[in-house]
Amino acid sequence: MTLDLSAQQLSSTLSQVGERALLYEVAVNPKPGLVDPVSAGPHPDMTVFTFIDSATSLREYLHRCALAGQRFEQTEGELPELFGQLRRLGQHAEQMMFETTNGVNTHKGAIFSLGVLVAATAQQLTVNDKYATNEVIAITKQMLQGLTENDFKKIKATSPASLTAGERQFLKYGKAGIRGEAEAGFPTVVELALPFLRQRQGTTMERLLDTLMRIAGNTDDSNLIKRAGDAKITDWMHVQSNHYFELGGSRTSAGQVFLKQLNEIFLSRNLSLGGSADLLILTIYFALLEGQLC
Ligand SMILES: CC(C)(COP(=O)(O)OP(=O)(O)OC[C@H]1O[C@@H](n2cnc3c(N)ncnc32)[C@H](O[C@H]2O[C@H](COP(=O)(O)OP(=O)(O)OP(=O)(O)O)[C@@H](O)[C@H]2O)[C@@H]1O)[C@@H](O)C(=O)NCCC(=O)NCCS
Ligand SMILES: Nc1ncnc2[nH]cnc12
Repeated sequence: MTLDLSAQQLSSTLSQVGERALLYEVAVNPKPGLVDPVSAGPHPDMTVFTFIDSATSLREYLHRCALAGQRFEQTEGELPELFGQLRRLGQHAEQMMFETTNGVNTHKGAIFSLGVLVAATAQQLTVNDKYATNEVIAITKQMLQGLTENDFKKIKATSPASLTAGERQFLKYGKAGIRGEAEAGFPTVVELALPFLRQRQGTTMERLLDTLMRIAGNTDDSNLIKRAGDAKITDWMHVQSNHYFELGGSRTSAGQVFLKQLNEIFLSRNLSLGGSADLLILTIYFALLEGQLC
């Protein structure tokens, strides 16, 4: 995709790319522990249609994030103010998502992460008319400086019952979760998953399945830890991912059989890879911007 856009087109194009990334991710199958068009995995309250409804309900939100990024006038040290604007937009988008899905959490993680990246991309393309992923990440890091410290210092005053899974895991294991990943400039996405996807051969489906398994094998998915109730599940997941690649990944019939077996295990143990799915969405977003996918 060539990003040679007028100021007017920029926000619509970026929100469309964000929406496409959400839709591509749910279309990928067979995904272990996640909703896809063939199986809802361990998510009895969702189907692929819930995700389509949720993704399309976020179009307006992503457009607003892009506009915020495009209009923000950068002077040194002020990018965290842009994040303040995004958080307010994000809180509203979360409400819209829950209204659309009748209270089911489809895209809470993506509202946060994709909103930030869409705004950072709009800002990057306003400052420099040639698209560059590394510049988007540099803006993201400046925007999110202090996020982990600021968010987690507030939780001491929060009653234990109202802590989120991410907050509980920070207190119990010291894991900074999606906030840490975001503040560091999404290294799992830009240093691991995106380079992997760029060089991976095969159909779009095969490349995206392999990218998901690569992510799941190299991240602390707080959704997986929450469902398992034990952070050691991460080591188990990393072993599964290594085995999958030893079998040759999605292009081999052994790899395909293994994915289906893994889905059965996820189903029987009620495990989910929601955090890895979010990171796949972000990887797809960058790959679309770079013209690496159809
Ligand atoms: C900073 C926020 C993301 C808030 O974080 P919060 O503390 O509220 O929640 P976390 O538990 O830390 O995680 C939030 C979602 O982030 C996704 N996620 C988790 N780990 C990772 C990871 N390593 N990489 C990427 N993304 C990650 C995850 O979303 C996915 O899982 C969802 C299902 O989760 P959940 O409902 O908790 O679990 P289930 O077991 O499936 O549900 P039950 O059946 O048990 O009910 C699914 O949607 C995936 O998307 C986490 O959900 C940010 O939200 C924030 O700042 N919020 C405040 C409001 C705001 O400002 N929002 C917009 C900001 S722009
Ligand atoms: N396909 C999917 N299934 C379950 N949770 C998700 N979060 C993001 N994408 C998801």
